[in-house]
Amino acid sequence: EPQGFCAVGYESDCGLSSEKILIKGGTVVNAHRKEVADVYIEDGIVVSVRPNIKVGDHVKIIDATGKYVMPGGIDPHTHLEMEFMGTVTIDDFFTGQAAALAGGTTMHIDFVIPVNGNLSAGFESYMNKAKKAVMDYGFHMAITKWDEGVSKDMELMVNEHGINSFKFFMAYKGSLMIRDELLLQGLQKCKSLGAIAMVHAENGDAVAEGQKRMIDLGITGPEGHALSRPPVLEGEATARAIRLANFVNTPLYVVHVMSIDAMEEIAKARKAGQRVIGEPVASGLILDDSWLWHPDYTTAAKYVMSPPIRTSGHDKALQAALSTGVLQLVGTDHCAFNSTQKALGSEDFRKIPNGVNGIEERMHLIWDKMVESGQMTVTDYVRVTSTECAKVFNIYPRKGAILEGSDADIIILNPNASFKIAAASHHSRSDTNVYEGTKGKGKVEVTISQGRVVYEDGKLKVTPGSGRYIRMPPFGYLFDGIEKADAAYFASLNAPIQRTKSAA
Ligand SMILES: NC(=O)NCCC(=O)O
Ligand SMILES: [Zn+2]
Ligand SMILES: [Zn+2]
Repeated sequence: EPQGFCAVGYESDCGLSSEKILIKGGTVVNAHRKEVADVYIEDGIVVSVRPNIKVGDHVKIIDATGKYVMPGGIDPHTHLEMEFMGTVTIDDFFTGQAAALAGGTTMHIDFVIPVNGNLSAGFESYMNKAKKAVMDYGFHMAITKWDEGVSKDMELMVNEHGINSFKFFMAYKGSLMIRDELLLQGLQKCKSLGAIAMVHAENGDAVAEGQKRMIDLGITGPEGHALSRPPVLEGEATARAIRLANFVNTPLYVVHVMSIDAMEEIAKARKAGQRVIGEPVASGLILDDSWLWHPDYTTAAKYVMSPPIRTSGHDKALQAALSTGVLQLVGTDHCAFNSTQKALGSEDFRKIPNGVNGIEERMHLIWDKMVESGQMTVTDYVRVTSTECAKVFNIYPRKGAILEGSDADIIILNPNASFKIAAASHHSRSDTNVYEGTKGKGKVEVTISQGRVVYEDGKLKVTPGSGRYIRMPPFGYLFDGIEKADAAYFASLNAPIQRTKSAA
């Protein structure tokens, strides 16, 4: 394991830090405002946020003068210990979450994959994986097939297990992919449950055709992955999902928006008043696809994810969309595989496990690329990395804010310090990092999770099993007033017409 870990059984070395903390003199940043103030934390909760707080003894004092005190990041899109493409992602709920905390993220929402299509079995399996959790987490649920049992189980997930979002894969033909008929049923079911419908929007049939085209042309390397599934296939599926959600009149959340094509469909829908959320991910905002043409296979293969990282230009357009609110919150789609696992596709790009890292790097990359560059304000940074996620998934202001009564999940970022990304020093188990060598301004120096200092002076102090499952209630803000639109729609039908029987 990387240095600086405390695992269960060594609490004495970890010395779970005092539960009373005073953060002094920092600039406290929430999505709605920033202010120079102190923050007093006790028993895992924010007790007060105001200047010049006086405290007694046995309180850990952290001087945050000249630094930003912000809600810990919430990553809406991760895949820890996920069975995928013949292997299992290399980071589990211990290493993936340790990486998150070291990078300033204090909660993530992972995707439960049903077991043979069974949602309950999937939920149980993921609760098991999460036994080693070191920070708070929630679950989305993937829907990979449809029948009455799945429909019933969705009710169970929402009403019993605190899941309020379901993901439909429109790609990965032959494995996770579902077709429009199922998608339509799923959208209607999500609406009835007050659950967010999420889509991986690529046309899976066309992708399969595109892959065959590349193989027939003898293009078997990682570059074939990008060439086989161009932005037009992401744009088509995004538009289709948006229109079906419109037809059902239910909110839609498009995950990992990777292209201008998809982003513009979302922009058009939102301009027309449709409730669509667009989630870019760190890789699509920061990288371009030139790496896939790298002569070294290991280097090229680590950049294979779906939808693919696009040609230069899409990243800048996605940044602009994020800074202007066209896209609303940033995820990572952390789905890491090491170089041995990526080698599964060394003869055929279709076998390269899809996914990249990001759970540790997101907060630093977005700060440097968006705030340091002047594209985004510090309050908007908090909105897109934490608050919006908490609001969409209906756990605000418990999460995503530094307000009295909020959970004490807090980071202290020093804008004058810098970061450097390297596999040699990151906390993921992977031996590669798609941001290898990246440097930037802004450094998370302290991470507080559940009211405890878990990262300070470059050292993690985490305890497996201390993570909590956060239940996310249905009918979040995206559902407010949706029934009024339904009523207006039915009224507009001006039907059925009561016809007199024509005299035959
Ligand atoms: N995105 C990716 O390449 N892997 C993770 C699974 C998914 O989100 O499609
Ligand atoms: Zn996906
Ligand atoms: Zn994903």
